[in-house]
Amino acid sequence: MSDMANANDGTADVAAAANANDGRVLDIVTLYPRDMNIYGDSGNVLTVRRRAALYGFTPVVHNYNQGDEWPEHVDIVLGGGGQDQGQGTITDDLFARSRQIRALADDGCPMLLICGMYQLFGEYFQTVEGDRLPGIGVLDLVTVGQPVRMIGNLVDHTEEFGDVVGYENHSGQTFLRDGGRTRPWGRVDADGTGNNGRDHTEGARYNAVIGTYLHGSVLPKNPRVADYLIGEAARRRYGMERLEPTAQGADELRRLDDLARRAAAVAASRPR
Ligand SMILES: NC(=O)CC[C@H](N)C(=O)O
Repeated sequence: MSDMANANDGTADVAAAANANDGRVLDIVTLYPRDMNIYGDSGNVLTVRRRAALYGFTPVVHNYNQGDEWPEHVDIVLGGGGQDQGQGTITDDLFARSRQIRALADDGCPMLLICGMYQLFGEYFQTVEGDRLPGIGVLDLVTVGQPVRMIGNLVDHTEEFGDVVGYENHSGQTFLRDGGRTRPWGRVDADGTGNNGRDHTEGARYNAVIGTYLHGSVLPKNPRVADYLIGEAARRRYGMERLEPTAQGADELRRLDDLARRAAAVAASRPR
């Protein structure tokens, strides 16, 4: 029974990690999990935590909700999607944290923001009812709700990671500002809508920040994106140039990568 528990929660890997990597801590902040976590986005947190342990780190997850204390160290920021209402609930607190978050983004802290949180990392999200929720301006983009929701599995062709597979479900159309420091993360084919259903872009990139509409959850199906976040965190905090699995971690990573490949292939074969 304890073996089972260990296999599931990563504890065994943390213990093994002590040999390979001194169990160096990675502090992972998950933004507003109470109000911003739909379509399985919490799977991103589990994936980063698990893979960080398999690479020999001691991952510490900080669930940050409104009014909580901001953690002393921040190595990775993860944020999920939410209903318009959930987004409305957290905007004041997010705004109060905006200077800290912008400073982290400028400093190269890796972040992954999905859908509703992606929108709020832009300049604003105007809901379909016309209410304008202010964003924190990490990304140079604006989002405007429209009556027809954009829903379905989606393949995002990115230059950095190849094809990234996920699931989109949003009313907001996102437009990147011309000439800003933010660039699209990838491109979608004609059968996927991505940022806005018009210009075939999907998501946004600035420094080590990735914003995307892909739920699913996206990281279990696309582990190289998880490894990118962990790798950037390890570089920024510890000056490490590359990730090295623990002795036990290597086999488990291979098994997880194989599962991910198969899950991504199934999702990609069922576009809408
Ligand atoms: N899935 C989401 O996070 C939805 C975000 C936002 N409420 C929209 O519909 O555009």
